Amino acid sequence: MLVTGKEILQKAHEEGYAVGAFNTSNLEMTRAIIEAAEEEKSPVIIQTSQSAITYAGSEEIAMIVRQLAEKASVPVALHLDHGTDWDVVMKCLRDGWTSVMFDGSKYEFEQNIDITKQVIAIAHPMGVTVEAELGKIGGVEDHVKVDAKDATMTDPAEAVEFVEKTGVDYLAIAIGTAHGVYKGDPELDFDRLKDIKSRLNMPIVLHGASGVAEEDIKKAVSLGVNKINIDTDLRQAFQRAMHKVVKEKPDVYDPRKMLQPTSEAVKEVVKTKIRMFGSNDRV
Ligand SMILES: O=C(CO)COP(=O)(O)O
Ligand SMILES: O=C[C@H](O)COP(=O)(O)O
Ligand SMILES: [Zn+2]
Ligand SMILES: [Zn+2]
Repeated sequence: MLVTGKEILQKAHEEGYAVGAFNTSNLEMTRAIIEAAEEEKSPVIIQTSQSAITYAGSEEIAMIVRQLAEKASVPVALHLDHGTDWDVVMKCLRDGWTSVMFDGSKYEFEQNIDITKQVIAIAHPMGVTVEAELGKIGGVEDHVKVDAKDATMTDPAEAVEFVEKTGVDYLAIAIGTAHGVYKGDPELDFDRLKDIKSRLNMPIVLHGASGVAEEDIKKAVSLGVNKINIDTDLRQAFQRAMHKVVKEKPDVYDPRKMLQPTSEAVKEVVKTKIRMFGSNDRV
């Protein structure tokens, strides 16, 4: 069934586990993610970046995810990932997303509050719940390269003020993760996470979670992370499976036969993440 992000994340917050938010841009990835969630009896969030929407088309990708979600035996939310463009956020609200992220991390604190509030004022009456970002998450983020060293971590006191002033439903924080492929091992600031969670009684979001060690993910979940974004790990599973097909079966030219192994590979990664995050057997 299709639900809002908050329906999924509030329960995760209350019961102490995290739900995977997996990026999609087509039918195959979407189907693989939903099948994995169904097999694991887990709620799931399917998210589209702005560039995924440019690639697939807003109405087209919404139709694919919503149709599959409505038929699914588990709760599924359709979420806009890193909405930095006001018009795209508004279009997603009109086209049937059930959750949107307004990413105002490039703005000063007060301006981030201001625009986030405006998004919420429109989204909430439409029954759509909202994620915001405070601090700067490093890595490649929708055409903006944030140098990992310059990425600023979320200030716990600012987080409290931000949530009080905006009324945001779930908050993405910067605690040392980065988008894309890690060059070294990421170092997570668990004390900062603990401090933020103790001050905020709400779901917390972790971005850039691909490539983070299982024990660090589990620790982050135990300290209160409830939404975990995964994109790169799925892309790499797709890539490996695609390369294998091309190498081992160079004569196959039916796109369905070429894509089948990539879907299976993506599905396996999603299932592994679901168990790692502790959202299996929750439905
Ligand atoms: O945070 C993400 C999407 O918002 C995903 O990050 P990764 O690509 O590092 O998994
Ligand atoms: O956070 C970034 C996501 O991995 C989306 O990346 P993308 O803009 O290439 O779709
Ligand atoms: Zn951001
Ligand atoms: Zn992200």
